[in-house]
Amino acid sequence: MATVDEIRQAQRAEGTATVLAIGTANPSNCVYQSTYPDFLFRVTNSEHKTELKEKFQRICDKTKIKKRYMHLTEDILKKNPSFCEFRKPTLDAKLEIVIVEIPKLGKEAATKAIEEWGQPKSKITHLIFCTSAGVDMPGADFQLTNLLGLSPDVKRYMMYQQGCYAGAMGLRLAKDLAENNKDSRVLLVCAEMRILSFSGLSETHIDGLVGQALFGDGAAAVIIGSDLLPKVENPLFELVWTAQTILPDSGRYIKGDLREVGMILYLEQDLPNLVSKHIEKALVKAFQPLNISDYNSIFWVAHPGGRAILDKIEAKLDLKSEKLQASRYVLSEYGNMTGATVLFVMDEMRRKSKDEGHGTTGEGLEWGVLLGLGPGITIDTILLRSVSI
Ligand SMILES: CC(=O)CC(=O)SCCNC(=O)CCNC(=O)[C@H](O)C(C)(C)COP(=O)(O)OP(=O)(O)OC[C@H]1O[C@@H](n2cnc3c(N)ncnc32)[C@H](O)[C@@H]1OP(=O)(O)O
Repeated sequence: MATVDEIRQAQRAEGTATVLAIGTANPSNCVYQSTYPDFLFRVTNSEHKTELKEKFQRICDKTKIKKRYMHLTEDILKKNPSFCEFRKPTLDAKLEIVIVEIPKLGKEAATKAIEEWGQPKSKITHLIFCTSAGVDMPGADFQLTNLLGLSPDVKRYMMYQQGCYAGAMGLRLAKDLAENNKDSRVLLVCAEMRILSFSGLSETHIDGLVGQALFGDGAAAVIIGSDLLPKVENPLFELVWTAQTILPDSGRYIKGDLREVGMILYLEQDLPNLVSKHIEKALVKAFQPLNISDYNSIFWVAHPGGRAILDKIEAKLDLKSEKLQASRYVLSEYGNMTGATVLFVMDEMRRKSKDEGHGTTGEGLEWGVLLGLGPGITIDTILLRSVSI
């Protein structure tokens, strides 16, 4: 008769959780930052607020975002004029949109990831769905299972309202699942749309204006597993070690209140300084066991919360300008897509490494860090190991 320990051991995987495929998707409506102040102030009937518009223009210019993708088109705004007023009760109408659109955008990204993985979707054993756009029962995980035609027996985890650390948190959970469940294959999907926080403009809520300049829509999907099928499954990055921490006295720095008006976002101006002040502590925990203290010797997959956050991290750690290039590229091409963003950066890292002829998926380096950052302030750290290309 088998012992409890033997039964437990038989359920565990042997190897390290590994990223096997990544897919991304965005709505087709592309919005250029250079014309966004004109657009936003026109559709919200705010043209007369000239000082506010000038301030918004200054903020937009300083984001270093070139373009973003948004489900909300002028047509949709015309059908929902109250979205363009400041703090009107719009939650019901906004939820009606995201509850349908979020699983659909997630499906697009997941389909690409499954295609890259090249295995039948019946082999997906676990689904983690993260979004800060909406709440519903059954949730977006249930809708996506049906849309994708996954097995009804897939084990689902629905993570709502994690904000921007959702991508990193999802990878952390996927690692725990993949390493603790033999032969499991985990599909992680982060799909985000900034509809809940869209609002008319007011001088009384400038951090809301910062949000209007930063956020975009996008979805990313990642497949994670341990004990790869040799010559069938292709590794991209190993998820070696994970951690999460709450920065001291940080509760008010990134905050979202879900109310009848939608999601009211609060972003403290001093946020980039607080993050940079504590960043090294998170890195030391990850890299001390490897005797690595030169953070220019690793590759970086950092959530680009905003240009100033990247600048402050770069300055604090004395990083060479190319180190955060994948993060800056994603910020510039897509804006801040909340939890999905860091997964876009991981996708960009492996793509860029291949295109530039590096020997590994991490710009030719072996070790790297994936950094998530979100409400709390919460920081998620993942120690990544690249693979040979
Ligand atoms: C949602 C999640 O879970 C996780 C997230 O990622 S949350 C998003 C996190 N990101 C941020 O909070 C943005 C970080 N900030 C930045 O990247 C930059 O500050 C920025 C691009 C917004 C502006 O660039 P900057 O170099 O700081 O320019 P700066 O001239 O100081 O600011 C421009 C204007 O915005 C104002 N401003 C900047 N940040 C502000 C804030 N958080 N709240 C209110 N006003 C702000 C400044 O006062 C300034 O106003 P004036 O021009 O009238 O003086």
